[in-house]
Amino acid sequence: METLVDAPIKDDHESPRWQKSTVVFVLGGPGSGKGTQCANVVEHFGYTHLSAGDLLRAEISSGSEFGAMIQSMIAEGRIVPSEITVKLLCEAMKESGNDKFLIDGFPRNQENRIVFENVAKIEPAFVLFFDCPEEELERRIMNRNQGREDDNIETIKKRFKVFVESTLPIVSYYESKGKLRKISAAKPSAEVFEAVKDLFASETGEGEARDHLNKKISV
Ligand SMILES: Nc1ncnc2c1ncn2[C@@H]1O[C@H](COP(=O)(O)OP(=O)(O)O)[C@@H](O)[C@H]1O
Ligand SMILES: Nc1ccn([C@@H]2O[C@H](COP(=O)(O)OP(=O)(O)O)[C@@H](O)[C@H]2O)c(=O)n1
Ligand SMILES: [Mg+2]
Repeated sequence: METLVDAPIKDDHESPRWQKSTVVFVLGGPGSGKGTQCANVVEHFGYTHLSAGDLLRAEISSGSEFGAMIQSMIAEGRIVPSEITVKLLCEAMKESGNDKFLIDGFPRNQENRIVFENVAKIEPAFVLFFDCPEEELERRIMNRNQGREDDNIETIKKRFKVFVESTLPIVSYYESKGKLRKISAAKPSAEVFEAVKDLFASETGEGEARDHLNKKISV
């Protein structure tokens, strides 16, 4: 029989623990360095990195009933229906046990944003935007070498168009709400991270990076 000791911790409030998390959305054109910089933030600030694109690719590999549809949409550079992506993100948040998340490559359009708001009921603390000229994005993607089906010149052009038409309006939306933090991403990766690090230190409290590192050293 379940005793009080091993019973799951009950939440006194209405929303479960994961819905009280801190969320930072990470946006930028394809190839702007979202994944690269998120890995650095995880290391220094203890966030959990959730890439919407990685979750969708994992869903294809898992043999999901939606796999074929997701695969064909990614191959065309189109945005997968938000119900699927939001479900994958919320499940990953629940499973992680962490309470701070970098959500990379999301929201990519207004539908993504609205469905997330309605389902997760979480507003981002702020939105990081990596700004980079298209020629540089194209160069980086063509050199990425991760074997991605959508990293070819024809699909890249389609992804740029989707970025301008669907994602830039989201960037403007968060700018109008005072939530946008824009960082120039055209510099070498280490220099971009200096700006990212300063931003996270000032947004989340000066000592947080140091505290996280101390915790890692002491265990
Ligand atoms: N600041 C940078 N300068 C040059 N190359 C970079 C930089 N940041 C990332 N890259 C490289 O560019 C490619 C795209 O980076 P990635 O982090 O996958 O971007 P995104 O997730 O935004 O598509 C990768 O091969 C990565 O190693
Ligand atoms: N919110 C999202 C994120 C990605 N995707 C799909 O996944 C593809 C790859 O996204 P990604 O974030 O991994 O790509 P990069 O910007 O990292 O190059 C996109 O072009 C979309 O087809 C989506 O439909 N919805
Ligand atoms: Mg990425």
